[in-house]
Amino acid sequence: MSGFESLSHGGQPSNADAAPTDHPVQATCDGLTPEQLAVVEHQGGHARVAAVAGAGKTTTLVRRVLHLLESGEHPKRLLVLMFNRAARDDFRAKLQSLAPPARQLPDVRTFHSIGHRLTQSLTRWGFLAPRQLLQADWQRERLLRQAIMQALEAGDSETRESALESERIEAFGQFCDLVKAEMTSPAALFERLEYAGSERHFVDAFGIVETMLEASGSMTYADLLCRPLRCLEANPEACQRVQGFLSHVIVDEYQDINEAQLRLLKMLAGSQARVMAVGDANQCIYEWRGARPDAMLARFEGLFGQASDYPLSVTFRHGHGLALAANYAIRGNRARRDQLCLAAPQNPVTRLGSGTGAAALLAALERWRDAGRETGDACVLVRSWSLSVSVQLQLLRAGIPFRLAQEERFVFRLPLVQALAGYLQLAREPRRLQDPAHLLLLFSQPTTFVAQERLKQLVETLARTQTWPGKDSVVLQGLKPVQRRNLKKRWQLLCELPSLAAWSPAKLLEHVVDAIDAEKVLRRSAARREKGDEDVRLLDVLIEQAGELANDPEGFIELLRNPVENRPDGVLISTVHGAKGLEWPLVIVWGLNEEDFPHFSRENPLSPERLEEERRLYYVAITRARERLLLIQDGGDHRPSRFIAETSVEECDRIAGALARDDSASVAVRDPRIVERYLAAVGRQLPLTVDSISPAPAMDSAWRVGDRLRHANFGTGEIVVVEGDPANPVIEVRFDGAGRRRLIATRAPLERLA
Ligand SMILES: Nc1ncnc2c1ncn2[C@@H]1O[C@H](COP(=O)(O)OP(=O)(O)OP(=O)(O)O)[C@@H](O)[C@H]1O
Repeated sequence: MSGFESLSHGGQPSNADAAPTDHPVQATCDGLTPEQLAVVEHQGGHARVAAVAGAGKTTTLVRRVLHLLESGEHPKRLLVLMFNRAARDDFRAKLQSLAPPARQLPDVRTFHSIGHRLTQSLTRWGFLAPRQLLQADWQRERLLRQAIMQALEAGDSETRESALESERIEAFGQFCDLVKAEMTSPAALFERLEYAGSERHFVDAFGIVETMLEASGSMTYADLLCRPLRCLEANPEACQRVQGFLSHVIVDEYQDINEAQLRLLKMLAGSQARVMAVGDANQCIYEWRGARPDAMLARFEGLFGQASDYPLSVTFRHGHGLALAANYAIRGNRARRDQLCLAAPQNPVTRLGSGTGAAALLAALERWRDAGRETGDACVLVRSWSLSVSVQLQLLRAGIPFRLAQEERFVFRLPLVQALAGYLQLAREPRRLQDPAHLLLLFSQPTTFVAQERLKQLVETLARTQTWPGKDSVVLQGLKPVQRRNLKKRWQLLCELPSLAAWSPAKLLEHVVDAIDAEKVLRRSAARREKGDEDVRLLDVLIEQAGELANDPEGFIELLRNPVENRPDGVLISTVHGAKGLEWPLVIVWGLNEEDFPHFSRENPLSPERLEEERRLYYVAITRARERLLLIQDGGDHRPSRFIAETSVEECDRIAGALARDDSASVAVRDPRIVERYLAAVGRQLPLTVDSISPAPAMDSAWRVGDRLRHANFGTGEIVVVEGDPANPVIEVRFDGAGRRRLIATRAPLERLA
């Protein structure tokens, strides 16, 4: 899609077109905004509702259901589909509380529960063979394990054993689910997601899982959708039996539904039911689970035909400052609607700021506490868990209590961190060379690609003898030469460490990482590129943190090993994915640096589509805040994220301040078009001038990944990375004859090639 797509398809006008007197933020007499009321009273065919974050979707949809019932629709002809159980329970509870007593209510379900019911019906009617659902995790894991063993039967035992490590089994389980969610073939998915060559067995193992499920008459959760769907798509007779009962289907969080869910919805709706799809294409962040921002856009009409479009533009979560910042933040994306997010007048004032490093993080939390606010009302959001390690260590050092959205992500529970702490400890306590458990940890992390059983035998011997075994030793038998070499190298490093005890922890860690080629090993052992990136970033974060505690190596080791627990009153640390649908009075987004957020690396460059995906994730992150939002970059060598400049928080804060004071003084803004549109939509006025000192950042770099070019000295090549300020980007080019080079695009002697 190119350019912004207009909202008007015969439905209600978008806020861009709204007459100045018809402000979307005005409440009608029954407490709904005019936009919400339009959704409630929608008549006619299909509808798409584009709701900004915090738009009161549940309130609106509950009122829509009640309106349909009052208009005489039978509850059995209505179906409401929610994304997960929590949302379903929330919706049911609100519906029950607002419905007149004894009113029969429609079905509110998740996609999985609909799939379950369809499976039961199709089985009863003889279209599907009966199967038992594998409910327990261990049942599923056993199945995956057996399939991997069978797929790798002909290979060597080391390969098999490492393929059976829990992380890799989990990756295989996700692969199987995704094949079914995307309704694709295992080979096509493997290619599309660029799995590592070491996971090539996934494709065959998928087939084995399917055969085993069939032979044992069992199925997984993913089958609850894809089995009935396949059956209905192949059997017109079965289809006839399930269609025609529904007149309305309402689907929430539509932007995150996958291909199987989309097609199942199409089947259920048939040609009679009117579909109301509610969601926000800007918050589509589950592409790795098969969701596509396009589902709310062109794909909807492709599947269902014409639809009326309704905006829900008013947020009840935060103030004008953040609403403006959100509009600035997302405007660089092309795959979206032209829709502004507007703050309701009664919302809290939201203060915005940006800062650098741990000092900014700790100062913000201290100010929050000094103002008498609870730390439990604060949330630190990170793009990936590896970035949470520096936050955890900083909070531990400052004595600020915290809790993690996933407890297994505590620093002291991460095997790689524990191993690195173990290397440091060995340098200080040479007697640990005689401790088999300690040696096993250091031989396992980062992996030496040798089975645990073999390693156990080897470390027992090493701990006892303290010398590398002779080449005929039983503990080395059966190992490939490369494995022997790697193990011996690791042992030599361990023996060397005590002599380096005087080195600083950061220098020592850098030495360990170099000596075992940790970056390469971590990337090689990861099933997906993202996992490799994440592990490598974790190494960086730890070395940076070690640098900060240069004078206190003991303190650093202790910090890494500190067995902390979730403190219910503590600051929450979560990934942005985990924060979806939630909100907090104080939100701090940590790690806003190029490469971290937006995330990219040499191995995983940022295509225009991936940049838009990252920007949506950033949009979700900032729109979680109610009263205060703080954007933090690391400082040091890391360049600040382009998203910080794109968001213009200081300017948005100034405008919000002027609106709160009802000022008549003019405000300098970078892009008056957005601000003027915003003010008109909320029915406010403010004299604006153009900020000529810091003009709006260019949203779109003229250089794109994949472009071919010629350099006066290096010859022809292809751009693999574009980063930094879009007006003056740094590009990385893979030259056909001169390798990879980083260049400042505007200064290098470059010529574009067609
Ligand atoms: N028209 C309105 N006027 C005032 N407050 C409203 C209105 N509509 C919704 N709200 C408030 O907004 C908050 C969020 O509403 P609700 O629970 O319906 O939304 P949600 O579905 O959880 O949020 P989201 O839109 O982010 O998915 C609630 O406190 C609700 O009372």
